[in-house]
Amino acid sequence: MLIDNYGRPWLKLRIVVNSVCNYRCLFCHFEGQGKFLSRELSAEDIGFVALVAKDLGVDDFKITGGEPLLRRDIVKVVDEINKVGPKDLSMTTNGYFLDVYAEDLLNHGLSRLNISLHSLDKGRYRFITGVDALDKVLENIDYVNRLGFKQVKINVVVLRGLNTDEIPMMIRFAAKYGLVLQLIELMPMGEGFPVFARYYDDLSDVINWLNKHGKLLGTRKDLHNRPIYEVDGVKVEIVKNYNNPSFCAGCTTMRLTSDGRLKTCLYKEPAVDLWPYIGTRDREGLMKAMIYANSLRKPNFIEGASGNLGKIRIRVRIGDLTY
Ligand SMILES: Nc1nc2c(ncn2[C@@H]2O[C@H](COP(=O)(O)OP(=O)(O)OP(=O)(O)O)[C@@H](O)[C@H]2O)c(=O)[nH]1
Ligand SMILES: C[S@@+](CC[C@H](N)C(=O)[O-])C[C@H]1O[C@@H](n2cnc3c(N)ncnc32)[C@H](O)[C@@H]1O
Ligand code: SF4
Ligand code: SF4
Repeated sequence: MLIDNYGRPWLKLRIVVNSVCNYRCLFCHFEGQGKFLSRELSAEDIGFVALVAKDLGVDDFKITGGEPLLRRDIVKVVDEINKVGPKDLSMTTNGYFLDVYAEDLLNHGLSRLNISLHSLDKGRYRFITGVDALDKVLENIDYVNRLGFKQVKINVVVLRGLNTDEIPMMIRFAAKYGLVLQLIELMPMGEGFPVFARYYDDLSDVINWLNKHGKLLGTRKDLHNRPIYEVDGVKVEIVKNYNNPSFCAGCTTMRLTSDGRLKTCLYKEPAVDLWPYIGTRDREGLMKAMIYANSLRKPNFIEGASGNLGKIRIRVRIGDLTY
């Protein structure tokens, strides 16, 4: 197992499989990678990276995007990662195409699903995601929940004045289906940056509410020291990362971008380009590049230091495009 210079093991790989999406969420951070990329790893390439990461002690893989289910070969991607024998293989999705793929994904080794569901109100859902698809996603949640995944988690990005009043309803929804609920603090990244001042909620009211109506079960030692509450039998996980040194102190992940770079932190560079070693299937070169990337890992928020969001970029919007 690799440990970085801050004593944090590298246990998990977030694999960003594409940069396209059928949604336009008003806060999307694009997993810290660009929207328009000139190259994309194949399913076999991703499997090769997973294999070498596994040799280095990483056995927990998360597939994300863009929208991963827009990749026509997504089942093959899962299959290639599953071949390396991971302890955990999960996917985060907006849920729109789960009716098409969920059963195949399960049969090829996907064990858990995180499904983003930022509101239970049709109008709000459309406003947040840009798509009128609440009913379809609710149907898909009902469907996948009966298939037998090890866990189905609902992701809610908490948005001040938009969905904070829905948390008790979300808990009732999760209770009805036996789901885990994950409440996520908005991050000032990508599209989340320009809307941060308007919609940011620091989750303190949410946490007070959880303390009053539920109980703290403990914290996730494998990932970000995230607090887990229980309310009415529902597990509620808190993802509060902004300006939170305890979150970064428990960071055990790096990100493989869809164009083959290993990003040491969601918020910022450096990233190490793995592409040359992947293309030539150079196992030793890839391993060395990963070891080097691990040596560059650094907590983004550190106790006593003011928040560091990395390089400040000026963003310009022309029509539908942001540069
Ligand atoms: N700042 C920061 N945010 C992260 C990191 N990993 C995940 N997140 C955020 O956590 C939220 C939930 O991410 P998911 O893709 O559902 O995955 P997860 O909850 O981290 O993973 P599991 O608990 O294993 O399912 C998203 O908003 C991610 O951007 C990280 O390393 N740093
Ligand atoms: C980038 S999305 C990719 C997967 C998939 N398209 C989806 O939305 O679930 C991964 C997760 O990050 C969350 N997310 C996106 N932008 C965010 C932001 N600015 N702050 C916090 N979470 C964000 C999404 O809600 C989703 O749960
Ligand atoms: S958060 Fe997910 S669903 Fe929403 S725009 Fe980003 S990638 Fe698409
Ligand atoms: S902000 Fe960077 S260092 Fe902190 S938890 Fe996220 S990826 Fe890790």
